[in-house]
Amino acid sequence: MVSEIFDPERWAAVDRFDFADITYHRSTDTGAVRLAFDRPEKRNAFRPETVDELATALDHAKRQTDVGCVLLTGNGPSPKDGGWAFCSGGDQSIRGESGYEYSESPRDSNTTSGEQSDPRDTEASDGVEDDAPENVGRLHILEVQRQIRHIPKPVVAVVPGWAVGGGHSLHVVCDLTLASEEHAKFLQTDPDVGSFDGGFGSAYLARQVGQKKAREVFFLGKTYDAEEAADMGMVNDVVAHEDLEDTAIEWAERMNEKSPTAMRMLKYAFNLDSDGMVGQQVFAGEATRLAYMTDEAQEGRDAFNEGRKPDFDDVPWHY
Ligand SMILES: CC(C)(COP(=O)(O)OP(=O)(O)OC[C@H]1O[C@@H](n2cnc3c(N)ncnc32)[C@H](O)[C@@H]1OP(=O)(O)O)[C@@H](O)C(=O)NCCC(=O)NCCSC(=O)CCC(=O)c1ccccc1C(=O)O
Repeated sequence: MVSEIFDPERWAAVDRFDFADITYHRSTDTGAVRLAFDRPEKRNAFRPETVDELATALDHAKRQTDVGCVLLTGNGPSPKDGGWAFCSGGDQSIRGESGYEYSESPRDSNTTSGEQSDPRDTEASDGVEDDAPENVGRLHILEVQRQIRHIPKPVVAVVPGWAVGGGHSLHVVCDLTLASEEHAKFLQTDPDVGSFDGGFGSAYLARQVGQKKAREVFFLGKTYDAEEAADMGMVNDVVAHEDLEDTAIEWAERMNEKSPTAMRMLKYAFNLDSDGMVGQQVFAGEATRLAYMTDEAQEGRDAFNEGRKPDFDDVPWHY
């Protein structure tokens, strides 16, 4: 069983990867993938291996041009006590002095060769010696946050239980959040364990719920149920637990009916004012891609390749 509320009729496993800490499925109904934390006995806490697998799956999902939506969730319930979780953040039991430690040398979770680069190298390099990663604590969930921000399609946090610490930050960074009425609970414990997400987890949360509420979330560490989180503005909708995943697929189907280009540009437009120059770069990069598709840009390319001056005489100065 993948998860008690997972419908095996609606998903096919993406079996090209050898994942241990997450599951990865492709919808049989619509262009959507389902990535799920699969450590329910630990409330789906992530360790470095989990983060590597998430990064690999997100990078793969990004490249699927027939996939318009990513659902990020947590499998459950825990076989130990029946508890549900989206994700409870960094696994505190393997936290070392400088970050979260690999249990052994990182496995290469990508079983294919050639096509895909190591996603740990695709975002801002941290200078860590890759030949000895087991010696260095990792905080690379932040790279996954940036992947979620930059993947050119909506990512929905589908929250069946606890979203805590770094798991709370992940739901914050997702484009939409759908929560289980009965079991979803939202809690920030970062400052209880000496951690602080000073980026999206706090500052972007403040844009969603306002400064006073965001400070309350971190400074008082209250637990909010799904309805309270929706009232605050950090959850889009609350549905019965048994309907959670079907509703998530409905959302994916709905989004997949829309123009992919419009959806991509909207996502990057929404990101722009909180992503600064990087947001501008990502948005502008997509604008450049669209411009490349025009006759005008192709005339510029052809003129250079043919060693002549470009002829833009027939190109209108649109207004
Ligand atoms: C999640 C709880 C509130 C759930 O409480 P409850 O339902 O009562 O269950 P428990 O009995 O407590 O837990 C069941 C079982 O799971 C184990 N467990 C739960 N969470 C973790 C965890 N995070 N790490 C390891 N193990 C966990 C627990 O020990 C139990 O095991 P048994 O063997 O059955 O006893 C509650 O469990 C809880 O509060 N958990 C801790 C939450 C937490 O503090 N998370 C870490 C926050 S810090 C963080 O996530 C940093 C992330 C990061 O990398 C980062 C770095 C730099 C900048 C930003 C970030 C970022 O935040 O992203």
